Amino acid sequence: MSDSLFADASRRLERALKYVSLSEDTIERLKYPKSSLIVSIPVRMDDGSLRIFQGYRVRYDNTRGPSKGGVRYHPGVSLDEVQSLAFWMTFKCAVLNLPFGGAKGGITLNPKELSKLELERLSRGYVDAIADFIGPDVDIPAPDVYTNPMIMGWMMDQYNIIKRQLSPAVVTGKPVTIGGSLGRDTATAMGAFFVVQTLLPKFELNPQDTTVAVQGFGNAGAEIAELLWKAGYKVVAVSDSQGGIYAKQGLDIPSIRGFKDSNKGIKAIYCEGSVCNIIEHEILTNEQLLALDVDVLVPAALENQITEANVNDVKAKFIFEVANGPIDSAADLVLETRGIHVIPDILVNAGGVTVSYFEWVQNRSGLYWTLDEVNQRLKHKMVEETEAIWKKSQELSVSMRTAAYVYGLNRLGEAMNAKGTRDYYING
Ligand SMILES: NC(=O)C1=CN([C@@H]2O[C@H](COP(=O)(O)OP(=O)(O)OC[C@H]3O[C@@H](n4cnc5c(N)ncnc54)[C@H](O)[C@@H]3O)[C@@H](O)[C@H]2O)C=CC1
Ligand SMILES: O=C(O)CCC(=O)C(=O)O
Repeated sequence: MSDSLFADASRRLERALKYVSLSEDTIERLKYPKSSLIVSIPVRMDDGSLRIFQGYRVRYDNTRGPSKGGVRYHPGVSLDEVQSLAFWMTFKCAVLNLPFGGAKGGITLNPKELSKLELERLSRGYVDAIADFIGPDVDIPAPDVYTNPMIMGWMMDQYNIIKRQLSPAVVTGKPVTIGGSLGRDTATAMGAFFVVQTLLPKFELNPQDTTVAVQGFGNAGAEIAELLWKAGYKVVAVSDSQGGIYAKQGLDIPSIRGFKDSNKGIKAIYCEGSVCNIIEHEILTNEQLLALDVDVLVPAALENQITEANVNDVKAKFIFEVANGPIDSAADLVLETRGIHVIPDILVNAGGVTVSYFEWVQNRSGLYWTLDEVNQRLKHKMVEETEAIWKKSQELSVSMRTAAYVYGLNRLGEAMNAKGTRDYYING
């Protein structure tokens, strides 16, 4: 892929446009982010030196409500990436019918190189820099790659210090003890699990006969691997940034998770109580994992993992995109021609933002829900929207991705129309 991630992401929109009747104005407005902020964040390091980090917050669209989206800490973060992620958030929130627009943030760094105190100073510095850009009715950050509830707690606290008021709803994905929602930590994977459970039976695939490979073993990847394992699917391969493991007979996901939590790496182990043994397995690269002959492939790491360069190696029958943007637009067309079913990110991973919405509602009402209530509501939303997009894809004879964009576009178009022409902007 030679052009920008955003140019590539926009192609998905172009493919869906011929199935909707939107005004030229609406289409034009959806091609550009509403606003983008680039900030420099000075951080006093533990050794006394000063380092400046580059951060971003892009608000793509807020027609349907305050903009919403996570914050990523990763060496690959750039304006192009954050803008693409904010674009996907816009469609994701519309697809799930959440009263939010789309945004995303990020800081370019390797968080593994910072101490906990340095990370806290960085996170508070980021909020200092973007405080006028966010707010419970304006734009609401949340976790994404290499950020977590602890970091969200610092961000909320810093915002409250700046504004001199308690505003828990300014950030979601916080620790439960300071207003986080039960179930937000597992929500992305749980949402994806409901999508899998809704769609696979339509192809007469049952868990016992279905093999799965999962790329990425973080918040989303490890949890979906475990949910699928618990439901009886045979999870034969998992990986993280260091590479992966494969065992034909299936992996014991809780044992592997337990090992990763204490040793920061993945090992093919099976534990019974405190006794753990290494099982027969192969070591895989991430490239090899993507090419495994499995029924279901779950990319749950980063963008552009399946491109023109490796798309012909993919042998899976179904790909559930838990990561944002793991397949580029050229590879998408090849997969479609080859009859491989791709279930898109803007539906599959929407469980995270859906429970973020529940957290925001709970913060604003002051009434907190049980885990069971959260998961029941999540299930209802995920199943309802999955069925609707499935129906749309059948009606139009298009891929699930195009159907999801059509669905989101119609909701965005309706909301833009309902707000009027806004010609006063054009006329000055
Ligand atoms: N956390 C959330 O609520 C949501 C996350 N997502 C998406 O899910 C994906 C994963 O996010 P999280 O699990 O939250 O992040 P995380 O930071 O918890 O985990 C990321 C995982 O990916 C692995 N990884 C990093 N680079 C890799 C590579 N090149 N190859 C294979 N594995 C690699 C890491 O080792 C780690 O296991 C991202 O695309 C994110 O945008 C989507 C919706 C919500
Ligand atoms: O929970 C949220 O608000 C956003 C999660 C997110 O960043 C995503 O869905 O990609």
